[in-house]
Amino acid sequence: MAPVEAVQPILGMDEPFHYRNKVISPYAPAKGRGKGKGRQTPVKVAPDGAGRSKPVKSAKDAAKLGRADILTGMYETGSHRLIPTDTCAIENEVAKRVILAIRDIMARWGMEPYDEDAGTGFVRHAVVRVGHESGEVLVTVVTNGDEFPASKAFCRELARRVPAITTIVQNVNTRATNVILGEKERVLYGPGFILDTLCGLSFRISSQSFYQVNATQTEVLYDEAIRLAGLTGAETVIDAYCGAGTIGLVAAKRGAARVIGVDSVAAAIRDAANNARHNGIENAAFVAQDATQFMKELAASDERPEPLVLLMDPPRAGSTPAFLEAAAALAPERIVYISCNPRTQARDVRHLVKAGYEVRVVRPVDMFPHTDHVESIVMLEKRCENLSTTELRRGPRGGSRQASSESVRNGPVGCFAERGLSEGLGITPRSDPEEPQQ
Ligand SMILES: C[S@@+](CC[C@H](N)C(=O)[O-])C[C@H]1O[C@@H](n2cnc3c(N)ncnc32)[C@H](O)[C@@H]1O
Repeated sequence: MAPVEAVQPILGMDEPFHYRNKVISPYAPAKGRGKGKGRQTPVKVAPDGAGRSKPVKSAKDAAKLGRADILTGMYETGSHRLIPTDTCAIENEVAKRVILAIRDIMARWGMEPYDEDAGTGFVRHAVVRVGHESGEVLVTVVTNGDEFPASKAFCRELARRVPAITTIVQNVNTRATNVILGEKERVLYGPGFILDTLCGLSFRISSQSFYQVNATQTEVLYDEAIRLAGLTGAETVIDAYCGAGTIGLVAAKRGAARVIGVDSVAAAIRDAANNARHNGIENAAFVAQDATQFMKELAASDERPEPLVLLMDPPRAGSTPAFLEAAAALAPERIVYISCNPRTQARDVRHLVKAGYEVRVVRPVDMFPHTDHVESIVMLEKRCENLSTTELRRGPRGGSRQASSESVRNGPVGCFAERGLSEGLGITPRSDPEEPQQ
């Protein structure tokens, strides 16, 4: 599928330790707790009972919950066996201090850890994010219940122990699930987000928005991806699966005429729009929508930004056939596909090759040293000797594009225009000399 000379050497990390700026740690009762001398049966905490949830017990009861009664660390691969770890070679050390400080406060104040078998206890997880350059720390405490008694005192004590903490968020998750975060959140302390600097731009990171876990290597990744995008100042860049808009905004600063980012998480898109604003970037816009839907609507509209580059960075599961078909129909000059899962990336790239693209570069980046994970960038270009641009735009089946029902209803208005983005982004409706004008 890819010529062997396309595969470039991996870009490694100079100091591959303590790079993980996001640390997630569960809290669980130690096995055997509740049996034997000095051990108390965990106090049942109602998951969401208004007024019934009592995570902070009396001073007398608190003395009964020791540090050793609360486990925190990481799960053994493929299991729910919690391995207590007080140090880790790849996790950020300040984040680890926060995780352990929470365990200490829980023990002192009698805050019960969540028991996933019984569905009891209050504190389920802590998710800690540390700004690589700023050093600001965002802590999300995931609780099995809405009411957080003495939350102000808890925040004061945690921030006293780790002064780099600038914001603390409570996330409520009362479901019996492996999914860490629930939907409901409230800011307990600070502004609810931290700021960090990446590639010379400042980014706002909130509890739910995606941010790469290794900032040093993210700069290496973005530099390489944008170099491969070959931006000349004329291109419109679609940043699909854009998260908080990071790579798209760097591209907007480094040679893209305009950028449009799309992500399905509304909070990430809010962050992306704020990030554009406070970096003074005016040639970028962001849309909260399913990326496949967005691409389908754009491909079905009469607007094709030209020249076009597609940056895509989907989650581990990869993209969808419908997204890839729409991408091929739009016929970007180049596709730069970033992925943390080479298996799904290879599957999707095969799809694009069948649709008329050629793999030019495969560049692995060591984003996760000391693990068996790798990030990789694949750059593809249109294979023009076999298919004309028009054929490529129509996709591999050569049929004319189907207009979306929305476009049909609204007349020949592309989805940039439907969102009021055409003007802001300077996109004009396509006039394709090889297709009859309406
Ligand atoms: C690997 S992250 C990439 C984020 C960003 N490019 C970056 O470098 O920080 C994948 C992103 O895809 C988003 N996502 C997942 N499924 C999606 C979908 N169906 N449509 C749009 N975005 C999606 C997630 O919210 C997440 O922000």
